Amino acid sequence: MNILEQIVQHKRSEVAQRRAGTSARELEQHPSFKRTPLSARQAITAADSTGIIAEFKRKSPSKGIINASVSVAETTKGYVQAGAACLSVLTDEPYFGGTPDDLLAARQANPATPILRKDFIIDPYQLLEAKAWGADLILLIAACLSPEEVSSLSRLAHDLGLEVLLEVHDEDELDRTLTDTVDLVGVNNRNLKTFVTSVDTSLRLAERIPDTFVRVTESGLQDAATMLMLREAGYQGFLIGEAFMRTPSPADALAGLVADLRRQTPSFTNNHTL
Ligand SMILES: O=C(O)c1ccccc1NCC(=O)[C@H](O)[C@H](O)COP(=O)(O)O
Repeated sequence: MNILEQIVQHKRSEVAQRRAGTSARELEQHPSFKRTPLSARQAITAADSTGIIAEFKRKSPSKGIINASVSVAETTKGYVQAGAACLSVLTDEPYFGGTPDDLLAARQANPATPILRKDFIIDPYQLLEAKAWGADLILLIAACLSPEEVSSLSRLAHDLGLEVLLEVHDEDELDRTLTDTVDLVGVNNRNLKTFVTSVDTSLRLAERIPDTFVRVTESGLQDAATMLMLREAGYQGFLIGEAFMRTPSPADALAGLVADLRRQTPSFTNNHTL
């Protein structure tokens, strides 16, 4: 079993347990359920956007503990002040050290910034959770879903007002699952068998993703030159976690990267006020 299969196996029992503890009806009564979600698509493609989706990630299967000491509210607020277009908050506990409370805290601290619920979505119940916890955007990972599941989950997400980021690792996953009910397509540069990241994956797949979708490149990103090369290839969104979180001040690390981007291409964020 690869790591994704292990995570998904665990997720099935976790979802069953959660559903037994909190009914769908109770989730629908949560105050956040009435909130109108923000558009990540708009935030990432705005003329003055850095396109950076800054991730709050305490640990990972590939790296173990990355940062167990920083606060989610302070870090995500700092990310936004430093120029993040969007936030990504892990809610998976066993493998990534995230919690629903992290998402709720990030929401409260950042009322005007779109937030991705970063988790392994396999069940419609998790979309109700995402909405109740204040997410604007959900992730669907092609490697663990059938094309029918991608379609039905993305339609339900839209019914709830949530946008959908479909994540693929290769041509086969993209061709098999891409549907016009997703909003953004993320290419994950991390090979889940070896954990090695290579931006060649994003470069290879860029042209295969129609222009109607916002292209997002994910994992292993850490320098301005690589991001500019990926932007030239058609990527507007950049999902970055570890490069920020492994430092004592993740927001300062993001600010440094934005400064490098501006130095190398003044037009990258030319209207962005830091
Ligand atoms: O990060 C991992 O080790 C990992 C392992 C198995 C499945 C998913 C994994 N990561 C999820 C992600 O997509 C990343 O957190 C995200 O793209 C940010 O990547 P990075 O900038 O390399 O932290």
